[in-house]
Amino acid sequence: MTPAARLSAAIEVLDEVLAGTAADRALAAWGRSRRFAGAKDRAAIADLVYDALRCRRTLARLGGGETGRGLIVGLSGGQEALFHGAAHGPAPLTGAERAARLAPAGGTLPERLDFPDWMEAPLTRALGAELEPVMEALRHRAPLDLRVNLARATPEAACAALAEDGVRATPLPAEPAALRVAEGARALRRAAAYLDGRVEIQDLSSQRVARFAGALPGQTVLDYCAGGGGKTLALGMHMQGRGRLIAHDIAPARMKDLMPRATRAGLSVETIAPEGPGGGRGPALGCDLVLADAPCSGTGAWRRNPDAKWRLTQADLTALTRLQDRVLDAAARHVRPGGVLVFATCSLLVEENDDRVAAFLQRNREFAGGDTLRLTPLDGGDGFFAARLARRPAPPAG
Ligand SMILES: C[S@@+](CC[C@H](N)C(=O)[O-])C[C@H]1O[C@@H](n2cnc3c(N)ncnc32)[C@H](O)[C@@H]1O
Repeated sequence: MTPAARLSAAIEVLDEVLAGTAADRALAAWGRSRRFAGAKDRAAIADLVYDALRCRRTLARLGGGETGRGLIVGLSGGQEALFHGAAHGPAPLTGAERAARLAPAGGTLPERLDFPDWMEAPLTRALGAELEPVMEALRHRAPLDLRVNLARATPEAACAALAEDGVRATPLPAEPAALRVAEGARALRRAAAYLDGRVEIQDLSSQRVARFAGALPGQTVLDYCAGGGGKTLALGMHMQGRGRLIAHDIAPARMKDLMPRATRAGLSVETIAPEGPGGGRGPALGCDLVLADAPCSGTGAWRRNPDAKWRLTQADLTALTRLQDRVLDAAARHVRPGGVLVFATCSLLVEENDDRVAAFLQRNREFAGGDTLRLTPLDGGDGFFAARLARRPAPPAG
């Protein structure tokens, strides 16, 4: 496909997204009906779509309207020559579109920093003076980070192996196992170190949360919201393969790749049947550590999933906080006396973080609050929150 044809494709996909289809679905549907498009075309179109969504309000202003075409006109800045109307390219720019690109910048903070108006209050509550730099960071692409499986390789050896396959990565000082890919991201999935489990794709902040959880060799550890299992595997690495590592998710299909990935990483992981939205009724598992990486607004990861920032409503946020309360209570049941519950979200919002911890401690008097970890994209990875909640030891017998 020509660069101009890719722009036309992105316009089409964005129109679907603006009409309400999730971006990943709209891209997949476009790809299914255009078998002629190669992997590079699809990746380039996806980049255009996500770049446009990250800066949706700014681009709508620069492109003369909140339509697929408006966003792509805004995004393509100086590349006016691509709007030639021939060979599947988009139609030439109109006078109004040319004028829009020259209009002076300005507007409210949410307009300038590309987030919905109603989010200004909760984000200000959460971020205070960091609101502007954090929202600015969320307007840009996320880096690609890897976790070295320290049981199988040192960071230096992993970097050397990746380099042989065309992936240049460098260690990140903030986390002993973390690497950041500087070049060759598209070659990663064919690199030997990735295929044999020496490295996993995992954001720096997710790795920091897994370390913060504090799993130790020999413990019984439950990852209650395991999802794809990224943190399960990181917990297993900290356990050095010793102890009992259990994964649970209400939607077990999400864990489908966990077993092959665990095998590749040299770890053994048990999965348990889903407990349902109200938690389990069977015997509690008596774990030393339970991680509840709860469903959330994903505000800390908006640069990876910019679609989410335009979809989230106040009603969704309220529903998520109720779900987080239920997940915390259900997960807490499996913590042994003297054990630890770690609550984590990739949200920046106080409503989903500190407020949930405070409400949990009110409901569950046998737990006490402890350390917290708060990360924003200014720390280098996604925004994340984690809190350690210690269950009081059982009173001495007699
Ligand atoms: C933030 S994601 C987990 C991401 C995962 N820990 C990782 O590191 O890749 C939250 C997960 O919680 C699961 N979930 C939602 N409601 C749940 C519930 N009531 N009990 C357990 N898991 C739940 C979702 O299916 C989803 O996979």
